[in-house]
Amino acid sequence: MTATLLPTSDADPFGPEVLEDPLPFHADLRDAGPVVHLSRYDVYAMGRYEHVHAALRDWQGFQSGAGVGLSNFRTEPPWRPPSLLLESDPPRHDAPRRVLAGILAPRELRRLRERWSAVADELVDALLAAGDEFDAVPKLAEAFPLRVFPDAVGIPDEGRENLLPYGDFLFNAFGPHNDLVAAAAHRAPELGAWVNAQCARDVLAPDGFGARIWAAADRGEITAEQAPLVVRSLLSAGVDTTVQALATVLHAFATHPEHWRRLRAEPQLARVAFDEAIRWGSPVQTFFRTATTDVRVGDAVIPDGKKILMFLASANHDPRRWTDPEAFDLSRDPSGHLGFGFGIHQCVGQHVARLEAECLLDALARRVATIEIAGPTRRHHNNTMRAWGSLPMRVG
Ligand code: HEM
Ligand SMILES: O=C(O)c1ccc(-c2ccccn2)cc1
Repeated sequence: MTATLLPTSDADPFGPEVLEDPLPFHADLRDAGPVVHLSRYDVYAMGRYEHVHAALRDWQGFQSGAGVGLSNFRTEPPWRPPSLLLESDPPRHDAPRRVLAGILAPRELRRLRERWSAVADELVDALLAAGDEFDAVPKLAEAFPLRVFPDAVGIPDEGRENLLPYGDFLFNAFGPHNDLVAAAAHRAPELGAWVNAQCARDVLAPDGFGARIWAAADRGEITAEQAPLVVRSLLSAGVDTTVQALATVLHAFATHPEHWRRLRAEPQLARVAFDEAIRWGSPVQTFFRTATTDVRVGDAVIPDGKKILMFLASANHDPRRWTDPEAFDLSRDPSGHLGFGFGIHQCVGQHVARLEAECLLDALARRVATIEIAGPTRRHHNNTMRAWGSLPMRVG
């Protein structure tokens, strides 16, 4: 059988044009076929739901252990010790995952709901007391996670301003070494050192997620050497992601007033609204896998060792899977979206993110009848995240 020529493109998915507005690139990618070779980086891109979903399920064929960024750990030293969850394959992945899944399970989070709701109420009350116009990115999307999550992990107060820059650098570092990475590379060693220092047993508060990870090590579920790296996973993955997911859902409601009215009438819709916003906006746009053999996708073959770039955001807008994918629609059932990934690495912190969203949306919906965009919005470019830099908002 003649090998069909793989569609190829010299587009730059990490360049400013695509980072500013990825939707046209995603449409072209889906239309070109199941797999497109991106010649600029010699990687293989997938944009259709069927193939991204299948690759995420096939952790043997598409491994995480060589890194989930462009850099291939088989040939290049990682910039930080690899994550025992994100950048590990079974069996190494299994115990750390089991420990974190137990600590972050919905039933374990119930004890946090009352406190997080109270913090959300207090934050929104103080914000509204100061006026009816504000930038929702610093004042809500960043402020709320930074008020509740570091305390939930149990890290000291000192230095928490390092969390967002660390996450921004980490998510940029999954992409190519472009201007976004170069601009912050000088801070990486200091940010990495600070984050590592927060994972030591003796700095962590006795009742937080961090202490529970160390307690799992005491029980022999993971080793004492692994414990700090598992704590690091929370600090790496648990802040920027929720900040940008909250910004995304606030932007969604501010641009769909009919949905805000519906949420106020039916507060239980907050949960599905958050997942629909994650499908619609996909704060985490992409990440990679590495082929462990010559792997066949459609009638293409991806050679062993090559990187596969998975466009979650494109799969979440694939018309082969979703009706009217570009609509933010509260009546849609968003389950099955790939915004939290899929398979053995699917986001272990998704329930934490959902609880944060419920608390914040509930506090806001009970207090304001309308929210709308009150000025020019600005994107914050990142190689992995679709992020808002500024969302001027007016409430009524
Ligand atoms: C809305 C916010 C969030 C989004 C959109 C998100 C997205 C994702 C995605 C797409 C993955 C899969 C990565 C892969 O397959 O390679 C993932 C994995 C992960 N997430 Fe989240 N995440 C969010 C919040 C969180 C939070 C709050 C935490 C911690 C409390 C967290 C911790 C993790 C960890 C540890 C992994 C690795 C899981 C594994 O490899 O087994 N995430 N996340
Ligand atoms: O275990 C860690 O350190 C870690 C876990 C997850 C992520 C991540 C990567 C891509 C998309 C969403 N989350 C980053 C870091």
